[in-house]
Amino acid sequence: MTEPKLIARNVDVFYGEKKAIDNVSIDIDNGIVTAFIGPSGCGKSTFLRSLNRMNDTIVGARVTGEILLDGENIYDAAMDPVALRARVGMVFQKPNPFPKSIYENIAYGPRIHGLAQSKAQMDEIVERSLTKAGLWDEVKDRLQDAGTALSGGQQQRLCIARAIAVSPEIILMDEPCSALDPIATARIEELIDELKESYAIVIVTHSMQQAARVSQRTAFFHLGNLVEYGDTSELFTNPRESRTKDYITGRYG
Ligand SMILES: Nc1ncnc2c1ncn2[C@@H]1O[C@H](COP(=O)(O)OP(=O)(O)OP(=O)(O)O)[C@@H](O)[C@H]1O
Repeated sequence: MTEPKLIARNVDVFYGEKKAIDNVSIDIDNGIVTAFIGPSGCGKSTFLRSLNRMNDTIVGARVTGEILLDGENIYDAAMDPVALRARVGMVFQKPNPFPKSIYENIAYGPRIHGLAQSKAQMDEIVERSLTKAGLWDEVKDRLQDAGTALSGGQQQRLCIARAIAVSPEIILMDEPCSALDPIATARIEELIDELKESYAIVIVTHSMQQAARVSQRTAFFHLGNLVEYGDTSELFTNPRESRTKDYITGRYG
Protein backbone atom coordinates (compact mmCIF):
# COMPACT_ATOMS: atom_id res chain seq x y z
CA MET A 1 0.00 0.00 0.00
CA THR A 2 1.26 3.47 -0.89
CA GLU A 3 0.72 6.31 1.56
CA PRO A 4 -2.40 8.43 1.04
CA LYS A 5 -1.67 11.63 -0.86
CA LEU A 6 -3.50 13.71 1.69
CA ILE A 7 -4.47 12.88 5.26
CA ALA A 8 -6.92 14.97 7.29
CA ARG A 9 -7.06 14.27 11.01
CA ASN A 10 -9.66 15.65 13.43
CA VAL A 11 -10.39 18.68 11.33
CA ASP A 12 -12.82 21.31 12.60
CA VAL A 13 -13.71 24.38 10.58
CA PHE A 14 -15.34 27.40 12.20
CA TYR A 15 -16.95 30.53 10.80
CA GLY A 16 -16.67 32.81 13.82
CA GLU A 17 -18.32 30.85 16.64
CA LYS A 18 -20.18 28.51 14.30
CA LYS A 19 -18.66 25.08 13.74
CA ALA A 20 -19.29 24.07 10.11
CA ILE A 21 -17.06 20.96 10.09
CA ASP A 22 -16.83 18.72 13.13
CA ASN A 23 -13.88 16.39 13.70
CA VAL A 24 -13.45 15.07 10.17
CA SER A 25 -10.69 12.55 9.41
CA ILE A 26 -10.21 11.24 5.90
CA ASP A 27 -7.47 9.88 3.62
CA ILE A 28 -7.37 10.95 -0.04
CA ASP A 29 -5.54 8.63 -2.42
CA ASN A 30 -3.73 9.18 -5.68
CA GLY A 31 -5.04 7.78 -8.93
CA ILE A 32 -8.72 7.91 -8.03
CA VAL A 33 -11.60 10.35 -7.87
CA THR A 34 -13.04 11.01 -4.43
CA ALA A 35 -16.56 12.49 -4.31
CA PHE A 36 -18.00 14.55 -1.45
CA ILE A 37 -21.79 14.35 -1.30
CA GLY A 38 -24.45 15.46 1.16
CA PRO A 39 -27.39 17.81 1.58
CA SER A 40 -27.04 21.54 1.04
CA GLY A 41 -25.19 23.24 3.90
CA CYS A 42 -23.60 20.03 5.24
CA GLY A 43 -20.12 21.51 4.84
CA LYS A 44 -18.81 19.81 1.66
CA SER A 45 -17.46 23.04 0.15
CA THR A 46 -16.13 24.25 3.49
CA PHE A 47 -14.15 21.05 3.98
CA LEU A 48 -12.96 21.06 0.35
CA ARG A 49 -11.69 24.62 0.76
CA SER A 50 -9.77 23.63 3.89
CA LEU A 51 -7.69 21.21 1.78
CA ASN A 52 -5.83 24.01 0.01
CA ARG A 53 -6.31 26.78 2.56
CA MET A 54 -8.84 28.58 0.43
CA ASN A 55 -10.67 29.29 3.73
CA ASP A 56 -7.75 31.58 4.65
CA THR A 57 -9.34 34.13 2.34
CA ILE A 58 -12.65 34.13 4.31
CA VAL A 59 -12.69 36.55 7.26
CA GLY A 60 -13.53 34.70 10.49
CA ALA A 61 -12.88 31.21 9.08
CA ARG A 62 -10.60 29.04 11.22
CA VAL A 63 -9.34 25.48 10.77
CA THR A 64 -8.06 23.22 13.57
CA GLY A 65 -6.68 19.70 13.40
CA GLU A 66 -4.13 18.43 10.91
CA ILE A 67 -4.08 18.23 7.13
CA LEU A 68 -0.98 16.50 5.78
CA LEU A 69 0.06 16.63 2.12
CA ASP A 70 2.72 13.97 1.59
CA GLY A 71 3.26 14.11 5.34
CA GLU A 72 3.67 17.92 5.53
CA ASN A 73 1.14 19.89 7.55
CA ILE A 74 -0.36 22.43 5.15
CA TYR A 75 -1.25 24.76 8.05
CA ASP A 76 2.37 24.99 9.22
CA ALA A 77 3.75 28.52 9.36
CA ALA A 78 6.44 27.42 6.91
CA MET A 79 3.88 26.46 4.23
CA ASP A 80 3.39 29.18 1.62
CA PRO A 81 -0.33 29.21 0.75
CA VAL A 82 0.33 30.41 -2.82
CA ALA A 83 2.72 27.53 -3.48
CA LEU A 84 0.27 25.17 -1.76
CA ARG A 85 -2.58 26.24 -4.07
CA ALA A 86 -0.42 25.41 -7.08
CA ARG A 87 0.12 21.91 -5.64
CA VAL A 88 -3.55 21.58 -4.69
CA GLY A 89 -5.44 23.32 -7.49
CA MET A 90 -9.10 24.27 -7.52
CA VAL A 91 -11.86 24.48 -10.08
CA PHE A 92 -15.01 26.34 -9.08
CA GLN A 93 -18.71 25.95 -9.71
CA LYS A 94 -18.95 28.83 -12.12
CA PRO A 95 -16.21 28.92 -14.78
CA ASN A 96 -14.11 31.95 -13.87
CA PRO A 97 -11.51 32.61 -16.58
CA PHE A 98 -9.41 35.74 -16.12
CA PRO A 99 -10.49 38.62 -18.41
CA LYS A 100 -7.48 37.88 -20.61
CA SER A 101 -6.66 35.84 -23.69
CA ILE A 102 -6.92 32.04 -23.72
CA TYR A 103 -3.10 31.89 -23.85
CA GLU A 104 -2.68 34.26 -20.91
CA ASN A 105 -5.21 32.35 -18.80
CA ILE A 106 -2.86 29.37 -18.93
CA ALA A 107 0.48 31.25 -18.93
CA TYR A 108 -0.29 33.39 -15.86
CA GLY A 109 0.30 30.69 -13.21
CA PRO A 110 3.49 29.24 -14.74
CA ARG A 111 4.84 32.79 -15.06
CA ILE A 112 4.30 33.74 -11.40
CA HIS A 113 5.74 30.39 -10.30
CA GLY A 114 8.74 30.75 -12.67
CA LEU A 115 8.05 27.48 -14.49
CA ALA A 116 9.09 28.62 -17.97
CA GLN A 117 12.53 29.97 -18.90
CA SER A 118 11.63 30.99 -22.44
CA LYS A 119 8.71 31.79 -24.73
CA ALA A 120 9.11 28.37 -26.36
CA GLN A 121 8.83 26.66 -22.97
CA MET A 122 5.74 28.69 -22.12
CA ASP A 123 4.17 27.80 -25.47
CA GLU A 124 4.85 24.18 -24.67
CA ILE A 125 3.18 24.41 -21.23
CA VAL A 126 0.16 26.17 -22.76
CA GLU A 127 -0.23 23.52 -25.46
CA ARG A 128 0.28 20.61 -23.05
CA SER A 129 -2.19 21.99 -20.49
CA LEU A 130 -4.88 22.70 -23.08
CA THR A 131 -4.33 19.26 -24.63
CA LYS A 132 -4.71 17.53 -21.25
CA ALA A 133 -7.89 19.49 -20.62
CA GLY A 134 -9.26 18.37 -23.99
CA LEU A 135 -9.46 21.91 -25.34
CA TRP A 136 -6.41 22.32 -27.61
CA ASP A 137 -8.03 21.37 -30.90
CA GLU A 138 -10.90 23.75 -30.30
CA VAL A 139 -8.75 26.78 -29.44
CA LYS A 140 -5.33 26.32 -31.06
CA ASP A 141 -6.14 28.77 -33.86
CA ARG A 142 -7.46 31.47 -31.54
CA LEU A 143 -5.20 31.54 -28.52
CA GLN A 144 -5.32 35.34 -28.46
CA ASP A 145 -9.13 35.46 -28.19
CA ALA A 146 -10.61 36.29 -24.80
CA GLY A 147 -11.13 33.30 -22.49
CA THR A 148 -14.54 34.71 -21.65
CA ALA A 149 -15.59 34.39 -25.33
CA LEU A 150 -15.65 30.58 -25.05
CA SER A 151 -18.79 28.56 -24.28
CA GLY A 152 -19.47 27.67 -20.65
CA GLY A 153 -18.17 24.13 -21.04
CA GLN A 154 -15.07 25.35 -22.85
CA GLN A 155 -14.49 27.96 -20.14
CA GLN A 156 -14.63 25.24 -17.50
CA ARG A 157 -12.09 23.16 -19.44
CA LEU A 158 -9.97 26.33 -19.70
CA CYS A 159 -10.11 26.62 -15.91
CA ILE A 160 -9.09 22.97 -15.59
CA ALA A 161 -6.19 23.64 -18.01
CA ARG A 162 -5.21 26.64 -15.90
CA ALA A 163 -5.05 24.43 -12.80
CA ILE A 164 -3.04 21.79 -14.70
CA ALA A 165 -0.54 24.36 -16.01
CA VAL A 166 1.22 24.71 -12.65
CA SER A 167 1.71 20.92 -12.34
CA PRO A 168 -0.61 20.26 -9.41
CA GLU A 169 -0.68 17.05 -7.40
CA ILE A 170 -4.35 17.30 -6.42
CA ILE A 171 -7.24 19.00 -8.20
CA LEU A 172 -10.23 20.04 -6.08
CA MET A 173 -13.46 20.59 -7.98
CA ASP A 174 -16.42 22.33 -6.35
CA GLU A 175 -19.54 21.34 -8.31
CA PRO A 176 -17.68 21.86 -11.59
CA CYS A 177 -20.65 20.96 -13.80
CA SER A 178 -23.51 22.70 -12.05
CA ALA A 179 -23.47 25.64 -14.49
CA LEU A 180 -23.15 23.40 -17.57
CA ASP A 181 -25.58 21.69 -19.92
CA PRO A 182 -25.69 17.87 -20.13
CA ILE A 183 -23.33 17.65 -23.11
CA ALA A 184 -20.69 19.90 -21.55
CA THR A 185 -21.16 17.97 -18.29
CA ALA A 186 -20.50 14.65 -20.01
CA ARG A 187 -17.35 16.13 -21.56
CA ILE A 188 -16.05 17.26 -18.13
CA GLU A 189 -16.89 13.88 -16.60
CA GLU A 190 -14.85 12.11 -19.30
CA LEU A 191 -12.03 14.53 -18.64
CA ILE A 192 -12.14 13.87 -14.88
CA ASP A 193 -11.85 10.16 -15.63
CA GLU A 194 -8.72 10.76 -17.75
CA LEU A 195 -7.15 13.20 -15.29
CA LYS A 196 -7.32 10.81 -12.36
CA GLU A 197 -4.39 8.90 -13.89
CA SER A 198 -2.18 11.92 -13.23
CA TYR A 199 -3.74 13.69 -10.24
CA ALA A 200 -5.68 12.91 -7.10
CA ILE A 201 -9.11 14.41 -7.76
CA VAL A 202 -11.69 15.48 -5.21
CA ILE A 203 -15.09 16.57 -6.46
CA VAL A 204 -18.00 18.09 -4.56
CA THR A 205 -21.25 17.27 -6.29
CA HIS A 206 -24.96 17.63 -5.64
CA SER A 207 -25.63 14.85 -8.07
CA MET A 208 -25.49 11.33 -6.71
CA GLN A 209 -25.58 10.07 -10.29
CA GLN A 210 -22.48 12.09 -11.02
CA ALA A 211 -20.72 10.80 -7.90
CA ALA A 212 -21.60 7.25 -8.94
CA ARG A 213 -20.37 7.83 -12.50
CA VAL A 214 -17.07 9.58 -11.86
CA SER A 215 -15.78 8.56 -8.44
CA GLN A 216 -14.22 5.45 -7.01
CA ARG A 217 -14.62 6.59 -3.41
CA THR A 218 -17.40 8.64 -1.84
CA ALA A 219 -17.65 10.60 1.40
CA PHE A 220 -21.12 11.42 2.70
CA PHE A 221 -21.35 14.54 4.87
CA HIS A 222 -24.27 15.55 7.05
CA LEU A 223 -24.48 18.55 9.42
CA GLY A 224 -20.72 19.03 9.39
CA ASN A 225 -19.94 15.39 10.11
CA LEU A 226 -18.37 12.82 7.83
CA VAL A 227 -20.99 10.13 8.23
CA GLU A 228 -19.61 7.47 5.91
CA TYR A 229 -16.65 7.06 3.60
CA GLY A 230 -15.96 4.12 1.35
CA ASP A 231 -15.93 2.61 -2.12
CA THR A 232 -18.50 4.39 -4.25
CA SER A 233 -20.23 1.23 -5.45
CA GLU A 234 -20.44 -0.10 -1.90
CA LEU A 235 -21.72 3.17 -0.43
CA PHE A 236 -24.49 3.44 -3.01
CA THR A 237 -25.59 -0.19 -2.95
CA ASN A 238 -24.93 -1.18 0.62
CA PRO A 239 -24.54 1.85 2.90
CA ARG A 240 -23.47 1.10 6.46
CA GLU A 241 -25.19 4.07 8.09
CA SER A 242 -28.92 4.77 8.15
CA ARG A 243 -28.32 8.49 7.45
CA THR A 244 -26.45 7.56 4.25
CA LYS A 245 -29.23 5.23 3.23
CA ASP A 246 -31.88 7.91 3.86
CA TYR A 247 -29.95 10.39 1.73
CA ILE A 248 -29.23 8.14 -1.22
CA THR A 249 -32.79 6.90 -1.31
CA GLY A 250 -34.01 10.49 -1.48
CA ARG A 251 -35.53 10.73 1.97
CA TYR A 252 -33.91 14.12 2.51
CA GLY A 253 -31.57 16.55 0.78
N1 LIG B 1 -18.30 32.36 4.35
C1 LIG B 1 -19.12 31.83 5.27
N2 LIG B 1 -19.40 32.49 6.40
C2 LIG B 1 -20.21 31.98 7.35
N3 LIG B 1 -20.82 30.78 7.26
C3 LIG B 1 -20.58 30.05 6.14
C4 LIG B 1 -19.72 30.54 5.09
N4 LIG B 1 -19.68 29.60 4.10
C5 LIG B 1 -20.47 28.58 4.53
N5 LIG B 1 -21.01 28.85 5.75
C6 LIG B 1 -21.90 27.97 6.54
O1 LIG B 1 -21.24 26.75 6.77
C7 LIG B 1 -22.12 25.65 6.59
C8 LIG B 1 -21.58 24.74 5.50
O2 LIG B 1 -21.63 25.40 4.24
P1 LIG B 1 -21.01 24.81 2.90
O3 LIG B 1 -21.18 25.83 1.84
O4 LIG B 1 -19.66 24.30 3.17
O5 LIG B 1 -21.98 23.58 2.65
P2 LIG B 1 -22.19 22.72 1.35
O6 LIG B 1 -22.44 21.35 1.82
O7 LIG B 1 -21.06 22.94 0.42
O8 LIG B 1 -23.52 23.36 0.78
P3 LIG B 1 -24.01 23.52 -0.72
O9 LIG B 1 -24.16 22.13 -1.23
O10 LIG B 1 -25.32 24.24 -0.56
O11 LIG B 1 -22.97 24.32 -1.45
C9 LIG B 1 -23.48 26.25 6.28
O12 LIG B 1 -24.21 26.33 7.45
C10 LIG B 1 -23.15 27.62 5.75
O13 LIG B 1 -24.19 28.53 6.01
